[in-house]
Amino acid sequence: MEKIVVVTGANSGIGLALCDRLLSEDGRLRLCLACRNMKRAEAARATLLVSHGSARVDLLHLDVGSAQSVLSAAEELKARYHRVDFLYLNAGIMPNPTVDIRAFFKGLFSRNVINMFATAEGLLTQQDQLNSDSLQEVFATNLFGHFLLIRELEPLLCQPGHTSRLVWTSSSNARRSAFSIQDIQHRRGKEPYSSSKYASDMLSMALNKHKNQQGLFSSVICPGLVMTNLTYGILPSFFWTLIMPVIRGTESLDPRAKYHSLTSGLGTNYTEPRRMDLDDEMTEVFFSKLLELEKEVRRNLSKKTADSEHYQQYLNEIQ
Ligand SMILES: NC(=O)C1=CN([C@@H]2O[C@H](COP(=O)(O)OP(=O)(O)OC[C@H]3O[C@@H](n4cnc5c(N)ncnc54)[C@H](OP(=O)(O)O)[C@@H]3O)[C@@H](O)[C@H]2O)C=CC1
Ligand SMILES: CC(C)=CCC[C@@H](C)[C@H]1CC[C@H]2C3=C(CC[C@]12C)[C@@]1(C)CCC(=O)C[C@@H]1CC3
Repeated sequence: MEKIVVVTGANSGIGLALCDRLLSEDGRLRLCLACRNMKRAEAARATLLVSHGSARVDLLHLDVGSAQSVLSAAEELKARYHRVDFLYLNAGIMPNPTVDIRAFFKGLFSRNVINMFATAEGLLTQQDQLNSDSLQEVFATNLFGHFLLIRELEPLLCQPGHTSRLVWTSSSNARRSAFSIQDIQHRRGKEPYSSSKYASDMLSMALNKHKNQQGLFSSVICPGLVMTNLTYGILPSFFWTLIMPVIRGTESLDPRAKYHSLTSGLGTNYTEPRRMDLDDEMTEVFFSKLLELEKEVRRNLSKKTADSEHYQQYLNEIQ
């Protein structure tokens, strides 16, 4: 039977490489590239078709950072497909990253050096902002938009007698200490990326608890350090070429494991499951906070729609 696979943020980097790999592994699947920029999505589709001429590759407009776009995209998916077998929650951002050079040199001569290169602990901060739904942009893009998408797609993902799988592109930068259950959007801190990735680890576990009985399974992967637009936003490409030989040697892909992609000092690639630092109680509280926030965002969206309809009506009346 044809498998339907949806990948968010599929037009570049890890998402595009993943699509290429999926098509190489299974020529019968039907792939849907869910992207915010349709020109880039077209280009990605064309690239995939060069090496997989007979592949079925659909495009879908989806801005995971906008609740309205997520709802529209989910409607479109429900109209197009009867079921989704795999949903890869891959789109992600790290806006305005800053590397703490002092911390880097301090870390270089400490016992923590390997961990520092593998996880960027203490090295990276970002500047976040509010999006059009008044949510923190990193939280909205990396986590909440995906959560809303899953909620909307439940009819396609949770079907009797059928198993579907969610796969989150998480990160070794996901850290419990960057996340606060009192501030799930990370409004106050300087590590929104790390917080959002820890939140996705927790959400994956909560979804397993709540949805496994309905045939929906979730897992998280960690691709290691990959040269993509995201990493070129941290340091320019020539810099990476210089430091990559150093980083390579230390690089870091059951519901409680994160699948780390690793490279040995000799350059051999392998994957290793590692247990995540998760707290069952906090995960449950987080899940209920997300459900509350979902209600609030839906209320705000309905209000916005009603307001613009009233305004349109008023304009019609005065004309
Ligand atoms: N590179 C790395 O070392 C690591 C990356 N990751 C994670 O991997 C994932 C992919 O990132 P990577 O490939 O590195 O970086 P890229 O910037 O190449 O890819 C990110 C993708 O997400 C898309 N995207 C961003 N914002 C939105 C949005 N609002 N709606 C829809 N799509 C969006 C981008 O689209 P557009 O082209 O339009 O910007 C792009 O296709 C991210 O979740 C990242 O956090 C995890 C660990 C390490
Ligand atoms: C000479 C100098 C200033 C070196 C700095 C190296 C750092 C920029 C990298 C060391 C570990 C890297 C890392 C990431 C970004 C770049 C580093 C901090 C990620 C945070 C990128 C995105 C991820 O999801 C995880 C990566 C972990 C390691």
